[in-house]
Amino acid sequence: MKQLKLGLFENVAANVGGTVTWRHEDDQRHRFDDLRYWRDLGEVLEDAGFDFLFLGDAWGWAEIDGVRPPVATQESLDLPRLDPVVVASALLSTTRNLGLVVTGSVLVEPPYAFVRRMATLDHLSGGRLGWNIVTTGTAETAVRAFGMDMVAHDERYAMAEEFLEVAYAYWEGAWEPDALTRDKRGRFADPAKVHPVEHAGRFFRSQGYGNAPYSPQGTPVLFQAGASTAGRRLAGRHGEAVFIGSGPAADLRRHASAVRAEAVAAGRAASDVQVMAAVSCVVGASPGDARRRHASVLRCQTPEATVASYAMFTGIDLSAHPPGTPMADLRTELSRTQLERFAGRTVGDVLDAWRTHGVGAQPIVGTAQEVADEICALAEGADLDGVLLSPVLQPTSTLEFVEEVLPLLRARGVLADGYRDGETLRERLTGSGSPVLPRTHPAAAHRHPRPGASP
Ligand SMILES: Cc1cc2nc3c(=O)[nH]c(=O)nc-3n(C[C@H](O)[C@H](OP(=O)(O)O)[C@H](O)CO)c2cc1C
Repeated sequence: MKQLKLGLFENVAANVGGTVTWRHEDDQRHRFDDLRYWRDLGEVLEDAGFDFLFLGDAWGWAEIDGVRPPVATQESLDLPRLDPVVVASALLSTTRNLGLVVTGSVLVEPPYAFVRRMATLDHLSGGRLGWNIVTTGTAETAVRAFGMDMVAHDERYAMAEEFLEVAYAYWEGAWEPDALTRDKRGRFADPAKVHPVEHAGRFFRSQGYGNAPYSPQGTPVLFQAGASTAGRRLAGRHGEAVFIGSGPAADLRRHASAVRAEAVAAGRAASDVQVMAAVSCVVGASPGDARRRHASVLRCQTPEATVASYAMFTGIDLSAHPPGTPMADLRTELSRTQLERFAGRTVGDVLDAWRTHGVGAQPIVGTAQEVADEICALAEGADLDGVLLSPVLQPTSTLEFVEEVLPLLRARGVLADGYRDGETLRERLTGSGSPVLPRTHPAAAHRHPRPGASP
C-alpha cells in the first residue's frame, strides 16, 4: 500500500463543511476567532507530524430566493468567517514544519496583489505554503459584495487558467532565483535577473515588475479542490495535490483516475498529481460507544439548517422540490461538486445525506482499530496518495485521531514517521527532492532564461 500524505481540513469559522457542530459540548469551533485556538491546533498537528493544515474559504453566504435564511446566522452556517491567509501567518512562528495550505479565489481580485501575499508567506514559512485554487463556489452572493457581475461556472474556470498564467509570470519569471546578492560592498540585486511582466488577456491585464523576489518554492504548492468536469481539467493541467472530497471508494477511484488522465492529456505524468480525499471519523472505546457519540452530533442538525447549508454551496433550495426529484434534474452555477456527486440520487436522499455529513462522506464510526482499517481500505480502494482528516468535532476529533488512530496507521507503515528538517512542502509531498515545480509543469515556461533561449 502507498505511504499516504496526511492533512487536516478546516475553515476559519464556527462550522466546517455544511453541518452544525459548534453547539456540541465537545466542540470548540466557536473559538474560531481566538489566536490561541489556532496556535494550539497548529502545535497538535506539528507534534503529530501532519504534512499540512488545509484551510478552505468562501466569500459568499447562504441565500434562498434572494433572502438569507435566519437559520444561517443562528447556526453560523456560512458567516462569520475569517481570513485563512492571516491565520496561516499567525502559525508561522509557532510551527516549523507543518505545511500551510490556504484557499484563494481567482474571482475576486486581480493576480498582482495575491501573488505578493502568497510569495510573502512562502518566504516567511521557508517554503511551506500551498494554495488551494478555487473559483468561489459561493459566487452568486460573493460577486455582489465585490460589486461585480456574476460569472458563470465554466467561465470562472477560464478565469482561473488566465489567473494562473499571470501568477506564474510573477512567481517564476519576474525575479530569477539568484537575482538578489545583498552585497553591501556591491549591489543588492542584479538588474539583468529582474524581468518585467506583460500580460493582456480576456480577464486580466498586468504590466510591470514583481514585488516579491523568487521564494523558496517559486510557486506555492498548487492544490485544487473542485470536482466538476471543468475543475478536474484545471486540476490535471496545474494541480500537484488534488482534494477530491469524500465518498465511497469506487466513486473516488473514478474521480482520481479522471484527474490523472487529465494530467497525462496535458503532457504531465499521472504521478505528478497527488490525489487526496477527506475522511471523518468518530472513535469510541467500543462500536456502541462510537455510535452513541455520533448520535449526539446528529442531534445538533435540523432540517432548516440542512436546507440552508446545501443552498449555500449550490444555490438550490432542496425543500422546494418533491423528495423523489432526481438530482440529475437540477442545475447550478455554484459548486457543481455538491450536485454531481449525488448523481443518480433523489432530493430526499441528499437531504438525509447532507444532514448527516454535509460536503463530507459518512463518518467512519467505530473503534480506533476499525477506523484505521477503513481508512486503509478506502485509500487502497480509491488509489489515494493522501487523506485529509475532516474532524467532526474540533479539537476533540483531531485529538482522538492523533492519540488512537495515528499510531495504528504508523505501525502499518501507512504514514511517514515525521519531518525531515528544512524540507519544503513540495519536497515532502512530491518526494521530488526539488523545492520548485518540474520543467513539465506549465509554470516553468515563465522562468528565465526562457527554455530553449541561448543562455
Ligand atoms: C473537497 C472540496 C473542497 C472545496 N473547497 C472549496 C472552498 O473552500 N472554496 C471554494 O470556493 N470552492 C471550494 N471547492 C470547489 C467548489 O466545489 C467549486 O468547484 P466545482 O465543484 O464547481 O468544480 C468551485 O468553487 C466553483 O467555482 C471545493 C471542492 C471540493 C471537492
